[in-house]
Amino acid sequence: MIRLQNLSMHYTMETTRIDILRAVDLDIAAGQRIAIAGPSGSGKTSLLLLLAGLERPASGRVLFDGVALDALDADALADLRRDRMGIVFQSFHLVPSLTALDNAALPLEIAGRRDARERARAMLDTVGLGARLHHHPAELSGGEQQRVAIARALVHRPKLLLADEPTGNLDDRTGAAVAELLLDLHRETDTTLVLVTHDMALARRCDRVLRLGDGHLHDDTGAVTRAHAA
Ligand SMILES: Nc1ncnc2c1ncn2[C@@H]1O[C@H](COP(=O)(O)OP(=O)(O)OP(=O)(O)O)[C@@H](O)[C@H]1O
Repeated sequence: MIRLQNLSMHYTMETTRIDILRAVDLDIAAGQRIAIAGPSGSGKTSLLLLLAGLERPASGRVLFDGVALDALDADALADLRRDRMGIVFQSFHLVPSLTALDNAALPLEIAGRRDARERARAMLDTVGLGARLHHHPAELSGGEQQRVAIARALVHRPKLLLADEPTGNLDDRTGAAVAELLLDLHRETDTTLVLVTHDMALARRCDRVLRLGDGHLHDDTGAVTRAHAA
């Protein structure tokens, strides 16, 4: 479903070059849960940005259901993200002026779906926020804001959910509850999950744990790993 082919990426700052990926190949099967771990600065966020088509590789390609992201222009990429991807960030990234309901409805509103608010309401119910529909982000706790962000990321039933340290800004207990919710929702939906996390307990609950370091992705020896075809 997702295939990284000979994917290389680096940042160049003046005279310094930071290699993020060096000729990486990876297949992620539909429905799989992949955790990406690795030291700070190893490039985990950059890898998610490549998967979302928000960064371009130096060489190689990302294939999403057989479609090469590099072959798409900015509009086509935006359409693909809107229709088939959901993204959850460490710092929630909700729109401050919108209520929980309007934030969660946003992907469907942008897609012109008439049932946007109805479906967002149902999704917020699912994440346990049925009683917070009209709260703005500033009126919600961190865990509640992240649950709105998860509802927004899943409301349009994306094929791919990208989550970048979704529990990183939450205390241990709230983080554990949010992680549980994310894994539960993954089970209920048909989504492929790529999860960046420092939390190895959470990572090990995924089908495969990959460690990014020095531009390479390694299978984590302590994890359950399987070879998958795309
Ligand atoms: N736009 C950019 N321009 C130049 N360098 C960048 C850019 N974005 C990230 N970097 C550098 O690339 C490296 C990888 O960054 P990235 O955020 O992908 O790492 P990470 O593994 O997600 O880190 P963390 O775990 O600390 O969030 C870092 O050294 C960072 O400073």
